[in-house]
Amino acid sequence: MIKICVVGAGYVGLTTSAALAEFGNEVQCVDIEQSKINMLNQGLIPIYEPGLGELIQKNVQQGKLHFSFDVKDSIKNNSIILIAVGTPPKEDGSSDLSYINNIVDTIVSTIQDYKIVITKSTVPPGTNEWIHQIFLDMGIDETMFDIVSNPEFLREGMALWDIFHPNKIVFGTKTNRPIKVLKKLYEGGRAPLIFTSLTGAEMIKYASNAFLATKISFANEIARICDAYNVEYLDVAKGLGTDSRIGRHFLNAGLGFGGSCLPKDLSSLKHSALRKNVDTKLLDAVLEVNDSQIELYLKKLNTLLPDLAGKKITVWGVTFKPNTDDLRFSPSIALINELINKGARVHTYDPIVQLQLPSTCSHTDQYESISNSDALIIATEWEQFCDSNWADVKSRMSRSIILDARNCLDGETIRKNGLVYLGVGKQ
Ligand SMILES: NC(=O)C1=CN([C@@H]2O[C@H](COP(=O)(O)OP(=O)(O)OC[C@H]3O[C@@H](n4cnc5c(N)ncnc54)[C@H](O)[C@@H]3O)[C@@H](O)[C@H]2O)C=CC1
Ligand SMILES: O=C(O)[C@H]1O[C@H](OP(=O)(O)OP(=O)(O)OC[C@H]2O[C@@H](n3ccc(=O)[nH]c3=O)[C@H](O)[C@@H]2O)[C@H](O)[C@@H](O)[C@@H]1O
Repeated sequence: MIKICVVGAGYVGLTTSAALAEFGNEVQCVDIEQSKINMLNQGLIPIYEPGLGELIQKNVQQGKLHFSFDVKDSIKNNSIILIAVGTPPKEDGSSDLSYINNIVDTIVSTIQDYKIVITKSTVPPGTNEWIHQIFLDMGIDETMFDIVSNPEFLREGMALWDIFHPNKIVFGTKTNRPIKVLKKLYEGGRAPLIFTSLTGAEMIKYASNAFLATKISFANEIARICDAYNVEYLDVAKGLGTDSRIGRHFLNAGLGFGGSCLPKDLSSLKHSALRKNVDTKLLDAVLEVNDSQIELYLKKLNTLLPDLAGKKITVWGVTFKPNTDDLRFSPSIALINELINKGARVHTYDPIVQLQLPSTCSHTDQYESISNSDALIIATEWEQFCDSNWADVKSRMSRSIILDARNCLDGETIRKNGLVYLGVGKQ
């Protein structure tokens, strides 16, 4: 049984800890936020992720998973340290590496025996080489440590599926020394293992997220053209997706991509490129298309409601996508803020989150949220929204406009119930 310390009890730290314990390792997950650790030690999970609570509980009961806020002690007592702290965006778009710096300082000041330090956080190209150099600069002999870059590819809301059925496990190393242990660590993972340099692994992570974002902006641009020619975008996506060279994944058009990773990783990659004087025309265009999706949908709404001032608009879904409680960089919130700017009275409903935003009214009942509304906007594609009782919706609204900003409704069904359906590239 390999003993491992996972630093950070956020999305990635918790799911990775649970998975590594499930693979048969003994995991201690640590966080500086004592309240998080207290919750976890009481059997409560600080994030919403389907199935995660049960997996954590099972492994805690089997004695393979522990939680602590004594970071230094855990680092001392484990020879493998996996870093899963946040790398949020700075105002200029580059990555804020202060959490990484802090934990590296802690490791360097604590190290007494051989450690494998694995960076799972998403960090800009060159960061793991820099961590390696810090160890050397602090006088730590090369025989005492190995730095490994092991980026994570899970999606929120699908984290357990992704972590148990990964498309790939990527390891960037400087020497072959840690490879045997790394293979053992993920023995239960059954995925292609890709070995490369430290910076190579960092680039695989950024290139993956940039490609996914590119597919989404491509889909959104094609959907705009479809809209202009009255073509059903979903037929086009189906036609594209059956070509295995293209694939159907990440071709869903709508409000655009949000969340804590695609926007920040794209900006960070752009920043890294610029630092080396590399032009990023494609990445710039991907961001530009994404940034204009909210305006596009508002223009659509304006075709039936030219003046939003004083109108009651209900938004269903406030998180950045379904099956999560994560509000970070949510396109829905950006849309809500725009609606408020235009003087609309905004009401919201979300299956998980009670939105606390000034000038909005959050409801606990999906149908109550639309009473006397002029328009309803579907901002995330929760299954329960797609299966709504549209006759009930019609009877409660004052005007009958449904703006499907995630292409998840059947326009025909909406119309049959006496409502007006609006979409981009969708009839
Ligand atoms: N959220 C996601 O779905 C994915 C995130 N990533 C990357 O993984 C990294 C972590 O992301 P999240 O889990 O979303 O972040 P998060 O912000 O949810 O969690 C980070 C945790 O680290 C803790 N922390 C910070 N400094 C610490 C220290 N010195 N000692 C102990 N704990 C410390 C924080 O208190 C926090 O609980 C980021 O680089 C992100 O880009 C990669 C793939 C998926
Ligand atoms: O680095 C990360 O943190 C992660 O970022 C994304 O995962 P995540 O942000 O959880 O969510 P996605 O499912 O990728 O969705 C991101 C955004 O794109 C939007 N999206 C997604 C797919 C699509 O076809 N169209 C579309 O607009 C979603 O609504 C959401 O706002 C990647 O999918 C993960 O592989 C990666 O590990």
